[in-house]
Amino acid sequence: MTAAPHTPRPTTPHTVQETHVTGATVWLTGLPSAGKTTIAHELARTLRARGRAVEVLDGDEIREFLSAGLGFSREDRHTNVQRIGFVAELLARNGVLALVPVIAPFADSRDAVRKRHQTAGTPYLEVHVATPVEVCSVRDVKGLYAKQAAGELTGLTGVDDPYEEPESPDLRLESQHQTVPESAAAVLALLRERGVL
Ligand SMILES: Nc1ncnc2c1ncn2[C@@H]1O[C@H](COP(=O)(O)OS(=O)(=O)O)[C@@H](OP(=O)(O)O)[C@H]1O
Ligand SMILES: Nc1ncnc2c1ncn2[C@@H]1O[C@H](COP(=O)(O)OP(=O)(O)O)[C@@H](O)[C@H]1O
Repeated sequence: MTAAPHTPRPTTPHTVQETHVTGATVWLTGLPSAGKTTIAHELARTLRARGRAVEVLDGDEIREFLSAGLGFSREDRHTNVQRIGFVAELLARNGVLALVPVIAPFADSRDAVRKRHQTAGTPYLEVHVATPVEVCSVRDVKGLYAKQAAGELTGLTGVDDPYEEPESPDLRLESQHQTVPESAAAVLALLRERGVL
Protein backbone atom coordinates (compact mmCIF):
# COMPACT_ATOMS: atom_id res chain seq x y z
CA MET A 1 0.00 0.00 0.00
CA THR A 2 1.37 3.34 -0.93
CA ALA A 3 1.26 6.13 1.56
CA ALA A 4 -1.19 8.87 0.86
CA PRO A 5 0.58 11.85 -0.57
CA HIS A 6 1.41 14.33 2.08
CA THR A 7 -0.94 17.22 1.95
CA PRO A 8 0.33 20.18 3.83
CA ARG A 9 -1.97 21.34 6.52
CA PRO A 10 -3.36 24.78 5.95
CA THR A 11 -1.25 27.17 7.96
CA THR A 12 -2.81 29.70 10.21
CA PRO A 13 -1.19 33.02 9.58
CA HIS A 14 1.16 34.01 12.39
CA THR A 15 -0.70 36.73 14.16
CA VAL A 16 1.23 39.53 15.81
CA GLN A 17 -0.90 41.61 18.06
CA GLU A 18 -0.17 45.24 17.34
CA THR A 19 -1.12 47.35 20.28
CA HIS A 20 0.46 50.66 19.51
CA VAL A 21 0.04 53.01 22.43
CA THR A 22 0.62 56.69 21.80
CA GLY A 23 2.66 58.40 24.46
CA ALA A 24 2.87 62.14 24.89
CA THR A 25 4.40 64.84 27.00
CA VAL A 26 1.96 67.14 28.74
CA TRP A 27 3.84 70.15 30.08
CA LEU A 28 1.95 72.11 32.73
CA THR A 29 3.54 75.55 32.93
CA GLY A 30 2.55 78.31 35.33
CA LEU A 31 3.46 80.23 38.46
CA PRO A 32 4.26 78.65 41.84
CA SER A 33 0.95 77.55 43.46
CA ALA A 34 -0.90 77.83 40.13
CA GLY A 35 -2.06 74.20 40.45
CA LYS A 36 0.39 72.39 38.13
CA THR A 37 1.30 69.59 40.55
CA THR A 38 -2.25 69.04 41.80
CA ILE A 39 -3.65 68.77 38.28
CA ALA A 40 -0.81 66.46 37.17
CA HIS A 41 -1.47 64.02 40.02
CA GLU A 42 -5.23 64.10 39.48
CA LEU A 43 -4.63 63.33 35.80
CA ALA A 44 -2.17 60.57 36.65
CA ARG A 45 -4.72 58.88 38.90
CA THR A 46 -7.38 58.91 36.19
CA LEU A 47 -5.03 57.75 33.45
CA ARG A 48 -3.57 54.92 35.53
CA ALA A 49 -7.08 53.75 36.35
CA ARG A 50 -7.51 53.40 32.57
CA GLY A 51 -4.42 51.26 32.37
CA ARG A 52 -2.10 53.87 30.91
CA ALA A 53 1.59 54.15 31.80
CA VAL A 54 2.10 57.53 33.41
CA GLU A 55 5.04 59.35 34.97
CA VAL A 56 4.88 62.68 36.75
CA LEU A 57 8.20 64.50 36.44
CA ASP A 58 7.84 66.70 39.47
CA GLY A 59 9.99 69.86 39.54
CA ASP A 60 11.04 69.49 43.18
CA GLU A 61 12.03 65.83 42.77
CA ILE A 62 13.98 66.54 39.58
CA ARG A 63 15.86 69.33 41.31
CA GLU A 64 16.87 66.88 44.06
CA PHE A 65 18.42 64.36 41.64
CA LEU A 66 18.65 65.06 37.90
CA SER A 67 19.13 68.80 38.40
CA ALA A 68 20.85 68.74 41.79
CA GLY A 69 23.02 71.82 42.18
CA LEU A 70 21.04 74.01 39.81
CA GLY A 71 19.56 77.24 41.15
CA PHE A 72 16.99 79.66 39.81
CA SER A 73 19.09 81.87 37.51
CA ARG A 74 17.85 82.17 33.92
CA GLU A 75 20.62 79.84 32.75
CA ASP A 76 19.98 77.20 35.41
CA ARG A 77 16.22 77.23 34.82
CA HIS A 78 16.90 76.77 31.11
CA THR A 79 19.21 73.81 31.79
CA ASN A 80 16.66 72.31 34.18
CA VAL A 81 13.87 72.58 31.63
CA GLN A 82 16.00 71.08 28.83
CA ARG A 83 16.97 68.09 30.99
CA ILE A 84 13.36 67.47 31.92
CA GLY A 85 12.32 67.86 28.27
CA PHE A 86 14.90 65.26 27.25
CA VAL A 87 13.66 62.69 29.77
CA ALA A 88 9.99 63.42 29.03
CA GLU A 89 10.53 62.85 25.31
CA LEU A 90 12.29 59.53 25.95
CA LEU A 91 9.38 58.36 28.07
CA ALA A 92 6.72 59.66 25.70
CA ARG A 93 8.25 58.04 22.61
CA ASN A 94 7.97 54.73 24.46
CA GLY A 95 4.25 55.03 25.09
CA VAL A 96 4.32 56.75 28.45
CA LEU A 97 2.24 59.80 29.26
CA ALA A 98 4.84 62.10 30.77
CA LEU A 99 3.17 64.76 32.88
CA VAL A 100 5.46 67.68 33.68
CA PRO A 101 4.34 70.20 36.31
CA VAL A 102 7.32 72.52 35.99
CA ILE A 103 7.27 76.33 35.88
CA ALA A 104 9.44 76.70 32.73
CA PRO A 105 9.21 80.50 32.82
CA PHE A 106 11.03 81.28 29.56
CA ALA A 107 9.43 80.97 26.13
CA ASP A 108 12.68 79.99 24.40
CA SER A 109 13.21 77.09 26.83
CA ARG A 110 9.68 75.82 26.24
CA ASP A 111 10.05 76.25 22.47
CA ALA A 112 13.25 74.17 22.49
CA VAL A 113 11.44 71.35 24.29
CA ARG A 114 8.55 71.50 21.81
CA LYS A 115 11.04 71.40 18.93
CA ARG A 116 12.81 68.34 20.39
CA HIS A 117 9.47 66.53 20.43
CA GLN A 118 8.52 67.68 16.94
CA THR A 119 11.85 66.49 15.54
CA ALA A 120 11.31 63.07 17.09
CA GLY A 121 7.64 62.96 16.02
CA THR A 122 6.53 62.68 19.64
CA PRO A 123 3.25 64.35 20.68
CA TYR A 124 3.74 67.39 22.90
CA LEU A 125 1.04 69.45 24.56
CA GLU A 126 1.57 72.68 26.43
CA VAL A 127 -0.98 73.48 29.12
CA HIS A 128 -0.82 76.92 30.65
CA VAL A 129 -2.13 76.82 34.20
CA ALA A 130 -2.93 80.50 34.08
CA THR A 131 -3.85 81.20 37.68
CA PRO A 132 -3.22 84.89 38.37
CA VAL A 133 -0.41 85.82 40.74
CA GLU A 134 -2.93 87.39 43.15
CA VAL A 135 -4.59 83.98 43.61
CA CYS A 136 -1.28 82.07 43.70
CA SER A 137 0.10 84.34 46.40
CA VAL A 138 -2.94 83.67 48.61
CA ARG A 139 -2.68 79.89 48.04
CA ASP A 140 1.07 80.08 48.72
CA VAL A 141 1.36 76.31 49.13
CA LYS A 142 5.08 76.43 50.01
CA GLY A 143 5.19 79.84 51.68
CA LEU A 144 7.40 81.29 48.95
CA TYR A 145 5.28 84.40 48.35
CA ALA A 146 5.34 85.20 52.09
CA LYS A 147 9.10 84.72 52.16
CA GLN A 148 9.53 87.01 49.19
CA ALA A 149 7.31 89.66 50.82
CA ALA A 150 9.34 89.37 54.03
CA GLY A 151 12.55 89.93 52.07
CA GLU A 152 13.79 86.40 52.78
CA LEU A 153 13.74 85.31 49.13
CA THR A 154 14.45 87.06 45.86
CA GLY A 155 13.92 85.95 42.28
CA LEU A 156 10.46 84.47 42.76
CA THR A 157 8.81 83.74 39.42
CA GLY A 158 5.93 86.09 38.69
CA VAL A 159 6.89 88.50 41.48
CA ASP A 160 10.48 89.67 41.08
CA ASP A 161 11.56 87.24 38.37
CA PRO A 162 10.02 86.93 34.88
CA TYR A 163 7.29 84.58 33.77
CA GLU A 164 6.81 84.77 30.01
CA GLU A 165 3.22 83.71 29.40
CA PRO A 166 2.73 81.15 26.60
CA GLU A 167 1.33 82.92 23.54
CA SER A 168 -0.40 79.92 22.01
CA PRO A 169 -0.65 77.05 24.47
CA ASP A 170 -2.61 73.96 23.49
CA LEU A 171 -4.83 74.66 26.49
CA ARG A 172 -5.22 77.47 28.99
CA LEU A 173 -6.70 76.67 32.38
CA GLU A 174 -8.09 79.24 34.79
CA SER A 175 -7.86 77.12 37.90
CA GLN A 176 -9.29 79.88 40.08
CA HIS A 177 -12.67 79.25 38.39
CA GLN A 178 -12.49 75.44 38.39
CA THR A 179 -12.39 72.49 40.74
CA VAL A 180 -9.36 70.20 40.44
CA PRO A 181 -11.42 67.46 38.67
CA GLU A 182 -12.71 70.07 36.21
CA SER A 183 -9.20 71.21 35.37
CA ALA A 184 -8.04 67.61 34.94
CA ALA A 185 -11.09 66.81 32.79
CA ALA A 186 -10.20 69.68 30.44
CA VAL A 187 -6.73 68.17 29.91
CA LEU A 188 -8.24 64.73 29.34
CA ALA A 189 -10.55 66.22 26.72
CA LEU A 190 -7.52 67.73 24.99
CA LEU A 191 -5.71 64.38 24.99
CA ARG A 192 -8.77 62.75 23.46
CA GLU A 193 -9.09 65.50 20.85
CA ARG A 194 -5.43 65.04 19.85
CA GLY A 195 -5.77 61.28 19.55
CA VAL A 196 -3.54 60.43 22.49
CA LEU A 197 -6.31 58.64 24.39
N1 LIG B 1 12.90 81.65 43.20
C1 LIG B 1 12.02 80.71 42.86
N2 LIG B 1 11.20 80.87 41.79
C2 LIG B 1 10.32 79.92 41.46
N3 LIG B 1 10.16 78.77 42.16
C3 LIG B 1 10.96 78.55 43.21
C4 LIG B 1 11.91 79.50 43.62
N4 LIG B 1 12.57 79.02 44.70
C5 LIG B 1 12.03 77.80 44.96
N5 LIG B 1 11.07 77.52 44.07
C6 LIG B 1 10.32 76.26 44.07
O1 LIG B 1 10.99 75.39 43.16
C7 LIG B 1 10.05 74.51 42.58
C8 LIG B 1 10.55 73.89 41.30
O2 LIG B 1 10.79 74.85 40.30
P1 LIG B 1 10.89 74.44 38.77
O3 LIG B 1 11.97 73.44 38.60
O4 LIG B 1 9.52 74.05 38.34
O5 LIG B 1 11.28 75.83 38.14
S1 LIG B 1 11.96 76.20 36.73
O6 LIG B 1 11.13 75.71 35.65
O7 LIG B 1 13.30 75.62 36.68
O8 LIG B 1 11.97 77.68 36.77
C9 LIG B 1 8.79 75.36 42.43
O9 LIG B 1 7.73 74.47 42.51
P2 LIG B 1 6.19 74.84 42.22
O10 LIG B 1 5.75 75.67 43.40
O11 LIG B 1 5.54 73.48 42.23
O12 LIG B 1 6.06 75.56 40.95
C10 LIG B 1 8.90 76.36 43.59
O13 LIG B 1 8.09 76.00 44.65
N1 LIG C 1 -8.68 73.88 39.71
C1 LIG C 1 -7.57 73.71 40.46
N2 LIG C 1 -6.53 73.09 39.93
C2 LIG C 1 -5.40 72.90 40.65
N3 LIG C 1 -5.23 73.30 41.93
C3 LIG C 1 -6.25 73.94 42.52
C4 LIG C 1 -7.47 74.18 41.81
N4 LIG C 1 -8.31 74.83 42.64
C5 LIG C 1 -7.66 74.98 43.80
N5 LIG C 1 -6.41 74.45 43.75
C6 LIG C 1 -5.43 74.40 44.88
O1 LIG C 1 -4.30 75.19 44.54
C7 LIG C 1 -3.12 74.65 45.11
C8 LIG C 1 -2.12 74.44 43.98
O2 LIG C 1 -0.89 73.91 44.48
P1 LIG C 1 0.14 73.13 43.59
O3 LIG C 1 -0.57 72.13 42.77
O4 LIG C 1 1.23 72.63 44.49
O5 LIG C 1 0.70 74.29 42.64
P2 LIG C 1 2.03 74.31 41.74
O6 LIG C 1 2.45 72.91 41.48
O7 LIG C 1 1.62 75.04 40.49
O8 LIG C 1 3.05 75.08 42.55
C9 LIG C 1 -3.50 73.35 45.81
O9 LIG C 1 -3.66 73.59 47.19
C10 LIG C 1 -4.86 73.00 45.16
O10 LIG C 1 -5.71 72.28 46.02
